[in-house]
Amino acid sequence: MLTYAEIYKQTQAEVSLRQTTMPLEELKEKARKAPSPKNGAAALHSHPGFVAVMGEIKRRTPTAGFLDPIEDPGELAREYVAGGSVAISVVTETPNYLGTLDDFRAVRRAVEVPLLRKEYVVTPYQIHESRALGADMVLLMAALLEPIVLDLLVERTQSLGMEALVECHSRLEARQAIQAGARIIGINARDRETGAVDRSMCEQIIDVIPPDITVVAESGVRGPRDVFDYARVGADAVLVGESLVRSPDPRSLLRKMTSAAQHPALRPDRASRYRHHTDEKEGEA
Ligand SMILES: O=C(O)c1ccccc1NCC(=O)[C@H](O)[C@H](O)COP(=O)(O)O
Repeated sequence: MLTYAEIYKQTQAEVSLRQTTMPLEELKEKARKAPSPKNGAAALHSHPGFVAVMGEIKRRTPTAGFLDPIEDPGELAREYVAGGSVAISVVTETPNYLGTLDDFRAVRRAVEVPLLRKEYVVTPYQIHESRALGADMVLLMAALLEPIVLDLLVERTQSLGMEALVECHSRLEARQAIQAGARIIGINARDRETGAVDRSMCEQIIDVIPPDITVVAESGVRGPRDVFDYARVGADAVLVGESLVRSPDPRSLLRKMTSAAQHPALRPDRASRYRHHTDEKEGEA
């Protein structure tokens, strides 16, 4: 797997190439003409006290390899919505996930729910590009970006009416996301370097995040039980990719997940979990 520094460099080179065919000013004009963004944070927070499910569309992953050809991403997106997915994450990154900008366009045409563009975003160009595609949310990875760049990209995303979903893997990164003004924070259970999943990550981090910020638990959700467990620790939403893409019937798997997500035994109270960590050392991860 590439290091963050390599991803950063590679993405910048790809973006520079795209910029030669679509200059930034032209892209900004397209973004201005795109339909208004939908409220992704509200959708992900639409089951207060319970948990919402966001399905992800991707053909491949670095850890599992090839998953499915997904010949019609729009049709898969319709299945997700029919199963209760409140929003959809569309991976557009090509080298590792075999996603494309055309996948995003196809999903945008097919469904009305808010869409997250999932990509290694490192420059403002990609934010305008996301808006021009009709995105409502953009993924930003705290581990990939210097805090000052993260601040700038969150600001740019929100100034275009979208939400940034800032992904973190530690308490320190969660605090950087809060500092940057993120209104949606993703806690990713998967270690990017080893691919190993630690589902306790959400519980380890969530208490540093104020309850008015939407928390999305990401990665390794295999079925309704995992959704229930993430709901129990206070996540507002879960992001589910691989198990849905591999499923012969994603609609019915999603229905099972969404009903587990609204189990009557669930009433987690984020407000009482949240602690102001003024006593924590700055360097703590
Ligand atoms: O999915 C991977 O193999 C992967 C490997 C290394 C870094 C990141 C990776 N995935 C990124 C993600 O955020 C997941 O696509 C997302 O959380 C959904 O997870 P899953 O349901 O396990 O597909």
